[in-house]
Amino acid sequence: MAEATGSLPLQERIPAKNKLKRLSELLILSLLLSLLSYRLSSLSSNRSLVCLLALFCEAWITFVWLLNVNVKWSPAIYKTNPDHLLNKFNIDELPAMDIFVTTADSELEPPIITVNTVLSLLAVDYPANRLACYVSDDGGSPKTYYSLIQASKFANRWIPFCRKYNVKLRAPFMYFSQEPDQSLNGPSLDFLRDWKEIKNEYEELRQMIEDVGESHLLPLQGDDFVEFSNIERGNHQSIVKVLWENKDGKDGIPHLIYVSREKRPKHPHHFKAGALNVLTRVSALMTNAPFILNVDCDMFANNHQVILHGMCLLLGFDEEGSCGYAQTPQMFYGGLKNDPFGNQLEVLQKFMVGGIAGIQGPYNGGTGSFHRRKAIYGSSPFDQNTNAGWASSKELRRIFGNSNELIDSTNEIIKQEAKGGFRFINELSTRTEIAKKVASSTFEHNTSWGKEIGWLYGSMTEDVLTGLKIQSMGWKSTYFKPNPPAFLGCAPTGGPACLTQYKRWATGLLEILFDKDHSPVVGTLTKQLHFRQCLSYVRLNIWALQSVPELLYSLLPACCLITGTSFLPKVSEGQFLLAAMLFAGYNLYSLAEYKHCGKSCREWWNNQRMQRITAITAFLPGLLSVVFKLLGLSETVFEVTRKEQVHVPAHAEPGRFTFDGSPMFITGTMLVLVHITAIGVALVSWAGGAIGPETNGPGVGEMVCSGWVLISFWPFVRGLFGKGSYGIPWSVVIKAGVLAVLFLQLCRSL
Ligand SMILES: O=c1ccn([C@@H]2O[C@H](COP(=O)(O)OP(=O)(O)O[C@H]3O[C@H](CO)[C@@H](O)[C@H](O)[C@H]3O)[C@@H](O)[C@H]2O)c(=O)[nH]1
Ligand SMILES: [Mn+2]
Repeated sequence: MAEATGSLPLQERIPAKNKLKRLSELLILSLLLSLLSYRLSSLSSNRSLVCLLALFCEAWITFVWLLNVNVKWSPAIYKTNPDHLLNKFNIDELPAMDIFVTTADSELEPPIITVNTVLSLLAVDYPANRLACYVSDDGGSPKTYYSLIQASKFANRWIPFCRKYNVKLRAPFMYFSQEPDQSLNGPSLDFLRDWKEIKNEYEELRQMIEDVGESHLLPLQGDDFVEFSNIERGNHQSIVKVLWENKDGKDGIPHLIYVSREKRPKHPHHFKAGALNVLTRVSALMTNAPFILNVDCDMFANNHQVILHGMCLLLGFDEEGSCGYAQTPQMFYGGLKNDPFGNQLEVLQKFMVGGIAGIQGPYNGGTGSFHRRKAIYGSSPFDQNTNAGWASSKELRRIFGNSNELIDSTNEIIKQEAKGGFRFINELSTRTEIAKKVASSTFEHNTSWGKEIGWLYGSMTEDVLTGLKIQSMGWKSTYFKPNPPAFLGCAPTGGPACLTQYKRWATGLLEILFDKDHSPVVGTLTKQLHFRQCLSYVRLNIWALQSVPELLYSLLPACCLITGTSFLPKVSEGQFLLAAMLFAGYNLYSLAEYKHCGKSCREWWNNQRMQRITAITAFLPGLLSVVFKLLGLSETVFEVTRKEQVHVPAHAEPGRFTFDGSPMFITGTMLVLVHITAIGVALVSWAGGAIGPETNGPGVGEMVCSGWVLISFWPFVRGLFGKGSYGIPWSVVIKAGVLAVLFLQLCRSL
């Protein structure tokens, strides 16, 4: 491999200019501090519970803001230059890459989605004899297997077509959803003929996959499917099948391997992290590439040069420690106008992930990330070229498990001998039996998989935990955003799916804070995690905790309106201006972020609203599930997000919030009921002249806050009157109503 030094850089670090932004952040910080000092000084005259709670919430908000300022202080992103890579390396000098795709449920994740992702990856611009794609199917589904067999046949038509006509978009469903682009190839008849032919073949493939998905299992019989016969999901042997082998080792179609690890009801399988660890071991026995790319089943390669871009970072530094992994942002296709569910995450990624990227590097996002296999193996950047810390084979066996082949391949990685091409060419199928062994449900017993090596267990956001562990070993990571975007996937739509995803994230992130071996605090105190990096992780970890102060603070104005008290300064007091400036300042600041990303005011508002909604609906159960786990009452579970290929609105209003009977909707509904009552009570008392804006009771501040909560939760207000999935089910309304009555009683007794 050539040295990564030379005239033309493979990558460039681009720090963002943000003086004005810093200034506005400091300004808001100073307003928050002034509010806090006002609160503290007013405690001498008023020590009511309401004021104490307000102090607690405002202190929390200030603390979170401080963390935000830290994260956003010095953003940076990397620009990659694939042309320079191709100048620097001969095409057959480029190192090998193992690609991992995970799928878990053929109902929630229709196989045609996985097939498109796999096809897009097999077709990327990279020497095919240096790529191997491993698909993990946690559903153990013959349908997924069948679909991938069909896909590998189609790949033999699709990939030559893409190469011949230099197709840019290599996920067939996306490519064929547009008219043929003749500008690239001229109005050539050949092109049009081939285009139509391949399109028809893709349609046939899609139809075949859909038909088998629909019902009968007829095509799923025969020798190929013996291992799938009579298997139960969650209780079966490991299945490893080579679907396509790049036999001549030339630039044809990359290897494609199907893996469904052994599952037994009594053995914890650790969800996606467990699946990725199996793929790590299976691939170690087959191809053992020094680099790994992992994507979720819906995240197709949208940029055909994406692996070249990733390589620019993995190979582009003099010190490999500068890039333990390279991360692309999660981006989505077919997003709804103005992002009503707040799950496009663009602005969040731009400023939060872009911010931490300028410290020790971005969080790991679980998909669209390029890894160094040795970092996954727990090697630190300081063990340069040695097997320091990895003493004997006996020790390796204890850590990695009882497989001679695995230990050999691990040695190659740790000692940096596994450069260049694949370990085995031409004989992949002879490796399936030993591969099944490392995919068994008992293989990890008494090893360090999931604890010190591989993708780590113990968090529903295994991606963030694993990235944190890698950075704690002393690695940095890099963030890059090629144009066109590297990968695109499906964002969940509808209330329940969105909130379930946010709940899982909040749960997983908080689990990390309490992880006794790998929490960011441990990483900073005892390992190599930078202090500012630690604070950035903490900012993310506390999502679930945020639910408590958010819920309390949004209840305070209602409590005041009902009991005729106040917690905010009066219009006549100077401090009223302070509160008003803070309110306006914060909203303008966040609006400016959206404008900077080219977003509409409507999108800003939709996202603000969703932030408030998720905080008290999804984050609260996230918090509870972590509390239950810590108390040993229950385990946390990974609930897979439903994926749909095209957003055909099944109902008339795809952007309208939908509900189901999930307890997640109770707090939001309760809040709305409480505020409607509170505003009603206040208006009646004001009309009666009992209290008013200038008395000791609630004033403009409380009224505005209450109204603000109501419009933030407007989807819930509509949900009270909506029909079908647009309406909040009675079971939820009743439970929320009981809680609201209890709350009103509680307020009265204050
Ligand atoms: O037991 C399981 C559960 C999930 N998955 C796969 O994990 C991926 C992510 O699941 P998804 O339901 O799409 O979750 P998202 O919230 O969209 O995923 C984000 O958040 C996850 C952590 O919560 C990360 O693992 C993902 O990489 C990241 O994209 C999918 O490919 C699943 O097939 C498995 O392989 N096995
Ligand atoms: Mn996903």
